[in-house]
Parts: sequence; C-alpha cells; structure tokens
Amino acid sequence: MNVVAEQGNAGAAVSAPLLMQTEGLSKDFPIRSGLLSRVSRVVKAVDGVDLAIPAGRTVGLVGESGCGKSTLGRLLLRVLDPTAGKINYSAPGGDWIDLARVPERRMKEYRRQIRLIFQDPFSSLNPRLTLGDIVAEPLTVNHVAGRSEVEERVVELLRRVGLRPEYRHRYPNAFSGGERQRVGIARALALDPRLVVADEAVSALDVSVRAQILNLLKDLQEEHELTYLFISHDLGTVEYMADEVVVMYVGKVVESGPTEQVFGRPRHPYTEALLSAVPDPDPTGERRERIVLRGEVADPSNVPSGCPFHPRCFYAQDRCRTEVPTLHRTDSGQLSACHFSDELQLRGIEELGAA
Ligand SMILES: Nc1ncnc2c1ncn2[C@@H]1O[C@H](COP(=O)(O)OP(=O)(O)OP(=O)(O)O)[C@@H](O)[C@H]1O
Repeated sequence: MNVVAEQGNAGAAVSAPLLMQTEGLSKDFPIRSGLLSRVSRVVKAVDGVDLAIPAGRTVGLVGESGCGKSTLGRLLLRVLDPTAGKINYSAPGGDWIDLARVPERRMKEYRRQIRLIFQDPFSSLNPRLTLGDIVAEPLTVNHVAGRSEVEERVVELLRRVGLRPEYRHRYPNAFSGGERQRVGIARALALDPRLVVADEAVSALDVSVRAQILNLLKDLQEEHELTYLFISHDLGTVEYMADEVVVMYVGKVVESGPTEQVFGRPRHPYTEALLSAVPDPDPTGERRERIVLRGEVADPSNVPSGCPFHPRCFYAQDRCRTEVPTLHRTDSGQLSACHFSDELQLRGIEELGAA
C-alpha cells in the first residue's frame, strides 16, 4: 500500500500522506425476483475501485447518475458492506486499518471520524426536533459530552457554520435551503471528524447560496485540516472544490488525476463528454461545443463487452468492443482506462468553451 500519494490518484506530485486508500473495492446488489425470490441479476454498483484520498485535500468524485458515486461514498463508512476489496484507513495513531474487516460493533469509533453530509440533511430527521437537538444528537448519541457541555458545543458549532446561536430553539421548517445545509455541516462537524464525505451536498441549492456553502466548506477544511470526498454530478462545482478528481462510469474509475490536468486535458472520452455538458457560465458568450452523450448509462447488471463506454463513444474502434481497458498511467501522468488515451486529442474545458 502507498502511504504517500506521491503520484496522487493521479499523476502530478501531490506528496500528501494518504488518509484512505481503497483496493479493489466492490459492491454488488443481487436483485431477486419470482416466487422463489431467486437472484435474477446482480447490479455491479462499484466494481474494483482503487481510490486514494490524500489527507487534508479534496477528492472530487464525478459521473452521471447511476455510476456508483453514492454507493462508493457509503462503502467508505460502511453504511453499506462491501462485497470485496479493502478500505485502508490511516487511524489517528498512525496504524493502517482495513475498515472492510472491522466488526460492526467497532465501526462506531470510525464513524465518528468519517462523516457523511447529504443533499437534504433533514430528510431522515424528526421534524419535531429543534435545531439545537439536531446538532446535539451526534454528541448525545455518542456520549461525548455532558448536558451543559452539549449546549456550549452546539452554540459554538452553530457559530462555526455561520448560524446565529439563538436559532437553536427553532424548528427546521423555519429555515432556508442554505441554512439547512449549514445545520447538516454543523452536525457532521460535531464529532471533530477527519474525513467528510459530501454527497451532492450543494446540488439542491441556488447558485449564490451554493457558492456560500462551498466557501464555508473550504474555510472549515483549512481551520480543521479536514479531508473531503466531494461527490457531485456538477463538474463546475468539482472544479472549484477539488484538488484531484476521479471520474466513474458504471462502477469503475475511468480517469483520475489532478483536477486542473483532468479538466484541462482529459484522457478519456467519457470525461470529455461530461465536460462538454457543463453549462456555459456566460449565457451571452459563444455556444459551447457539445459532445452529446449518446444513449443512457450502461446497465450495471449487464455491462457491455470490452470497454463499458464503447457503445456511447465517438472514438470507439474494434478493439474497444472486445478488450477491457485497464486503468493505466498516461504520458501526461493522469490515469485513464481508454485504449487510445495517448493517441486521442481530447478537448479540455477551455477548448470546449467553458472557461
Ligand atoms: N440498494 C440497491 N439495490 C439495488 N441496486 C442499487 C441499490 N443502490 C444502488 N443501486 C444501483 O447501483 C447503481 C449505482 O447507484 P448509485 O446511487 O451509487 O449511483 P450514483 O452515481 O450515486 O447516482 P445518483 O447520483 O443518481 O445517486 C445504480 O444502477 C443503482 O440503481
């Protein structure tokens, strides 16, 4: 196992110690049908993923809906149990622990260190709880603070995320989307985590509110040396947030590397197509050249032969239909799972007209 991400996920020197590194991580969902409930097909939601997350950095995880991003995020804190693979985690004492093999009763300790932020932090919460109760819940459930201390911590957490402490007596329905997400962040921070998995955390917010929340996440990262796995289908947001980016297609990583490099000069046709679909920030500007993604994301229970992207790829050759490409280092340093990664002249975000 690499303990230092000299080459990141990635390519260019990142030289930060790793906080987490998965090896061959996979998650199958068996689908049962019929009277006897037999397994009729298996959805390969995450399929052999090696993901390196450097400490104190942000790794962006992108791909269309259904590519396995959320499943991968949930595997990291064992909300879901993996079917195969390792989740190597650098614990506070410096030991490497394979979270995939930690018994469920011991996961509580690690789930304090790895927290999840959702799109709607209130969807699973009791609407009759006040904001203060909601932020306090991780503290009381984990018995990390006494009654009076909890109150103090809640006030401090609300301040930290830019909410007025007196809001703690109010109920969630009194708050805007941005305020609700600030509460979600306060809850995630309550236990002083080391890794935060943010799953579409700003996707439902208006553009101006989204920018405020992204900046808050960046400030908190600096203050608390946080590490983020930032999951989003919005490449513009990922470009702003992430040091490194990992592109997933049908459960597999198809490209990864430093964000500037991957978005500036992609080495996989799927990344190029995703970039061409980023909305143009200047509506009066020249129309962006669009590489329309043909068809739908492949069915993860019936993955096409050869390269899983070949039925949608404009550059596909015979070889792509039969031979599965492996993730390899390209001549520019990033990783790509395209047979023709070094030959194709794919366009980056500027050439496509987004910058
Ligand atoms: N519990 C489940 N049972 C069966 N299939 C599932 C389950 N959870 C996810 N899947 C399937 O696994 C695949 C990956 O889903 P996942 O939600 O991880 O993708 P995603 O990239 O996060 O997309 P989205 O942004 O829409 O959530 C999809 O085909 C999805 O239908």
